[in-house]
Amino acid sequence: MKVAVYRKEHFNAAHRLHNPEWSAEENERVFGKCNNPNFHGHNYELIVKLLGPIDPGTGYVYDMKILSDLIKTHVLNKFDHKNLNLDTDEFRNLNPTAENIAVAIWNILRKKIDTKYDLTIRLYETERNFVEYDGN
Ligand SMILES: Nc1nc2c(c(=O)[nH]1)N=C([C@H](O)[C@H](O)COP(=O)(O)OP(=O)(O)OP(=O)(O)O)CN2
Repeated sequence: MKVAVYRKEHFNAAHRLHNPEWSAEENERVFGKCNNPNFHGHNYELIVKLLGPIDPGTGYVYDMKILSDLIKTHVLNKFDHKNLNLDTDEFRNLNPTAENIAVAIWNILRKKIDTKYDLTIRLYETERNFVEYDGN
């Protein structure tokens, strides 16, 4: 039997969607206002899902306090109130789309959480735009 636990967090960050191999016109055509050279911000909502067995001792799948601390230490401290393009190693040479941010967060947390738990990252870039990544 497996049960899913979820932790919801949020962070604010600035970014610019841009492909340096394309012309300015092509970038503007593809990314529109998200290509603004002066960057723009989003209030990201992050949902981390862990799927695993209930520990018979604690009754927990995973201690949410520990999960919260892991996210704060390894994800929020890295991305919150940052310019993703300029301030982070992850996106210095990678377009900080919602998809790429979700994969980056999954890669960070996967190293910190036992593989007996399936990990899924859902990331809301706006209220209506969101992505999900589970390592597949
Ligand atoms: N596949 C992706 N498509 C888009 C991404 C992305 O990361 N992956 N990102 C963007 C923009 O950065 C941004 O999310 C779009 O903002 P906006 O158009 O303002 O979206 P809203 O949901 O706030 O507004 P609507 O008017 O409801 O669209 C674009 N595409």
